[in-house]
Amino acid sequence: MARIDLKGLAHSYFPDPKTDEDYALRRMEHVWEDGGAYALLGPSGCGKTTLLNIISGLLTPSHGQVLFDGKDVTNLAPEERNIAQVFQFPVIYDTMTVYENLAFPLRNRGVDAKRVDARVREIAGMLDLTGKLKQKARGLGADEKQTISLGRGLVRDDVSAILFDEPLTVIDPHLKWVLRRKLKEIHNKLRPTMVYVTHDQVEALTFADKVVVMYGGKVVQLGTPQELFENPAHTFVGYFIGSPGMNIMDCKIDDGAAWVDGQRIGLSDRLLEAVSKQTGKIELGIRPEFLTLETGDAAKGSDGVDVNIIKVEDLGQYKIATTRFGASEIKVKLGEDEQVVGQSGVLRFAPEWTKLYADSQLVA
Ligand SMILES: Nc1ncnc2c1ncn2[C@@H]1O[C@H](COP(=O)(O)OP(=O)(O)OP(=O)(O)O)[C@@H](O)[C@H]1O
Repeated sequence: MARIDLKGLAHSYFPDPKTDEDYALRRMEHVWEDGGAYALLGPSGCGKTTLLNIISGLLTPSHGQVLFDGKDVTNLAPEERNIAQVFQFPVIYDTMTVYENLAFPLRNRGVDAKRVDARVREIAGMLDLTGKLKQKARGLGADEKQTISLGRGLVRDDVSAILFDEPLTVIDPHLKWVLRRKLKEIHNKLRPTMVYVTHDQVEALTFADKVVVMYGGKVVQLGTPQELFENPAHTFVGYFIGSPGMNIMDCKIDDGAAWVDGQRIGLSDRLLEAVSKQTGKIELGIRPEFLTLETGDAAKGSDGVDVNIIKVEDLGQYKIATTRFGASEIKVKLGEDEQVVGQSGVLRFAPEWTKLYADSQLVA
């Protein structure tokens, strides 16, 4: 498997791009480690497929290079890049058995029969296909066919990388959950370099060691699921990752604190110092998990932000309270046993988890 270097990569579908907006992929510089599991995550149109197609060789970038283990592959066709690909819809041979389908990528490269057999059985075992090896693919359902496609993508152990383009789209929700876990297990066991495109954060966060969050043709953050949760580098990451996402509000910095709709929110000295050097639009962000809502007697004399409580949703293992002050609507995650009394309360912001953003970028 290979390390992937993306050097000064950018792509425009226009012949003569002039502004940043003309680029589907804005200039990027990344090193993706050998054996890593990377998810490309972002909303429709953010450039995920464009980037994947450049890595696979379906598309030649307008600028920059793609290197596999230091070798420039930018101008090589997909079949010259030694990669495996799994697409949204099954790519299998209906007239072949499941075994023959799984064996195909190996036989095609002249791998000896003993090795083919061992590898097909190993992958079939991992994907729960062992009992179906002798069946013709024709009679199988869409889920099973796509599982075979995954198997065909995983069966070779000599590829530089395995590229997945939304591979679980056609799979039913329960099996999707199972296959996500299986892919993760397979990755832990075999350590191939995997690149996985998805617009589903749950899929990205379960599958990947590193998530590449894309927005408007740019990689706005590349980090572990924990880094994306704890320290979103961009307001989009805060908002897009998490359920519900980060609360983000316009704020002003004055008198040693942040002010949102006339209410004071304390900040650490480190953050105050860092924000004093910023000139852009300042926003304050905090995840619902890092807010405390006090109501009833507990709220009396409490030092925090006064809020109205709009609603409380009980989601089984936790509750989500929607609160409001001024123009800001703020969500708070509460424990399943936490009681909310009345329709007003006091919100406390944990200073260590209160973030500031200048023109959408994390400050400090
Ligand atoms: N062949 C093309 N010609 C012109 N513009 C294109 C082409 N393919 C994609 N684009 C544009 O490039 C941008 C990025 O598209 P891309 O398909 O890479 O995004 P995506 O994140 O994969 O979206 P989706 O999840 O909907 O597939 C979009 O604005 C899209 O309209």
